[in-house]
Amino acid sequence: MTKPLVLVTADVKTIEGYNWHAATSTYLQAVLKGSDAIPMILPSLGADLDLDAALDQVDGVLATGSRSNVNPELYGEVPTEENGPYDPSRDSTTLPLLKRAVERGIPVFAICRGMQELNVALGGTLLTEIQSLEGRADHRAPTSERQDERFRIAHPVEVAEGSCLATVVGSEPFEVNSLHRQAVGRLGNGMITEAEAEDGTIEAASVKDSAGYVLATQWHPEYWVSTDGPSKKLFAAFGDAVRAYRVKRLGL
Ligand SMILES: N[C@@H](CCC(=O)NCCCC(=O)O)C(=O)O
Repeated sequence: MTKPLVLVTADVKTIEGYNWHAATSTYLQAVLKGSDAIPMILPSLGADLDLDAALDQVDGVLATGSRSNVNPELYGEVPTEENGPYDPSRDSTTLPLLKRAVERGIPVFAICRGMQELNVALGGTLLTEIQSLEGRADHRAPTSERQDERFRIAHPVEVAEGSCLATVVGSEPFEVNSLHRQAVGRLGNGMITEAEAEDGTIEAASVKDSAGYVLATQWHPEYWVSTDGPSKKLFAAFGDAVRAYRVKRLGL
């Protein structure tokens, strides 16, 4: 069977005076090597994109992390300078993309910003600057020039009993990395908690009774996919889901 195709979301960045639609190599390598699928960056062209036409031709969607934040206006709050930076082109592409993929039963794996986008796309809200909230830990990346240090393992997560996540990685607590200032506030329609940090931060979610595979993590399994057990299992499970979807999509 030919390899499944997975859309990977893109940030819009201005480099040397041009707008680039970009995804970091860690996500692309994780799809390629961790899921044994072919990653294809979907440019964040917003309403100009026929999302259904794109989704007709692929077997899964990976929504990546990003330092930018989902615009608070999209969940009824007010954007502020300090809560930026924002990426409106990405918001206008990824939110409808994720909602449509879930509706169509196309496998979705949403990571960090991707999890936040999925939650907002399904009508949920986000907490912002959680490190300043009473009772919340600091979930931001360690300050370092070295990526391995920024993505180092940071804290344990508790896996929800009987969750999709538990079927993938088991139900014992395990350690994850942490590079975020925001978190899920009110869960979107059908969203259910799959794992939590000790301070109550929702660390993984899925969509109840979804037509297809949907798993979202606040941490970054792509970064240590070649060495970390739970990360390997998460991308392997996504690979199984996109292969099964391809068989169905192509009537193989
Ligand atoms: N901006 C949001 C989402 C966090 C996220 O996706 N982090 C990945 C950033 C990778 C890096 O810092 O290099 C938030 O802060 O919650």
